[in-house]
Amino acid sequence: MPPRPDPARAAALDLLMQVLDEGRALSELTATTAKLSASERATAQRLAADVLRGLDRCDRLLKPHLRKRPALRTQNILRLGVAELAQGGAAHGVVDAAVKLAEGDRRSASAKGMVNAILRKMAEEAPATWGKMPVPMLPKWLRGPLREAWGDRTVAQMEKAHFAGAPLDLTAKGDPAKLAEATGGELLPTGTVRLHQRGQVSALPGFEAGDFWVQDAAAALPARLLGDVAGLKVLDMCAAPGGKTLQLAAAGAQVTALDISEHRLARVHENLGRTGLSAEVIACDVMEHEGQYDAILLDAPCSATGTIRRHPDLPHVTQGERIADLIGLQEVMLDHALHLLKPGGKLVFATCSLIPDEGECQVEEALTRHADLTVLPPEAPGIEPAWITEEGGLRLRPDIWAEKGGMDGFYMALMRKGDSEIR
Ligand SMILES: C[S@@+](CC[C@H](N)C(=O)[O-])C[C@H]1O[C@@H](n2cnc3c(N)ncnc32)[C@H](O)[C@@H]1O
Repeated sequence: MPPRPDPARAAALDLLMQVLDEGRALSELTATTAKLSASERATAQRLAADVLRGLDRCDRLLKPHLRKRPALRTQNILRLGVAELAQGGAAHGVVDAAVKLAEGDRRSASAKGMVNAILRKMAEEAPATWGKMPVPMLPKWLRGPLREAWGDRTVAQMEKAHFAGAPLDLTAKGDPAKLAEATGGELLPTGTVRLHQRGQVSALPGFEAGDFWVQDAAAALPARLLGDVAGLKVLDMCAAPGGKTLQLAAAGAQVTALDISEHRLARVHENLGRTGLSAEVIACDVMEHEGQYDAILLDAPCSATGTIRRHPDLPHVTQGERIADLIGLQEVMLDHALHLLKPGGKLVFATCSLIPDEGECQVEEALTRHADLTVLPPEAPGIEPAWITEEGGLRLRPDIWAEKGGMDGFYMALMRKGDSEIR
């Protein structure tokens, strides 16, 4: 029997095969790492993400050593080895683990000698060359529209931010300054606590007590734009996994958290339970939901192109084929949100997309469809004037705050229906 490969590396390989061969998103693959310990799971996810971020560099380094393209499993074993060696992994351990992975499956067993020979060479070459190689580019389907919207220089900076990955951002249930002190994090101007050392979230002080939840600095802003929501009846229209629901509930709103996905809503229940916060949770298509609300947060389904730092699989599992449908869905959801909003109520429309058709253009067009709609100035601590767009929304990109560790790409706008204001 071949020796058992290291479980974290075996799971990382399994994740890569499913992303690159089957086009499945990492977020769908929780079963692959379910039986691992928390630290093995974190290692497997980190290794797979490192390969996906640096795929282009791995392949450029491997190319001169391959006479023909090996089978995908062998190719992924080599990519895993190269990425680990480039990040300073100990040569003996990395090569040995890769050989065991090759031996452990008939699809790659015959390539074990080649894996051994190539990775031995890579042990010297990869650490010396990796940092001098070009930053991996976005795929054409996304690079084209982004260049048109933001220009070549900005797109190159976004690609740099995608390659650098993301720090761990936390939103405090209570005082963010106290959370920053307890966790040793940096308190950002917008109120997010940022940890520059990524570790096991559940091992952080205050996790069990529900003192915080994981949420990117940009993703924490849409709920803050609604201002003081204490006592208001607020609908979180697309709520799962619930980061914004928790913010609204922590701010004292009477929240209805709605989502079409029961599976994703399980995370909302889990998060509410851990933090001791409450919200009415409804599983349904928002287009079938009726009611009247003082304020609404519509964090609409979108291309998620703003989250590539955290989801490096995204450019490999889509060609942007759903974007046109998503734009249509965002438009009808925005109109339905206005139907559910009381006169004088406030609405935040948000998407974690870098594409203006899913952000700025949606709001411009909604203003032409609804004469009673006004964009209000976005006011929340830490917002910089340069982020404010022509129509009055906020445009956030991964290259913003590069020196602080960046932020996800997001668009958001605060709007009011009618002239007078509730409260
Ligand atoms: C961007 S995510 C929401 C993230 C969430 N607001 C948070 O902060 O954790 C978009 C959500 O929209 C939900 N969704 C998509 N179509 C929907 C529909 N027709 N009705 C309700 N929810 C829908 C998806 O299931 C997904 O959870």
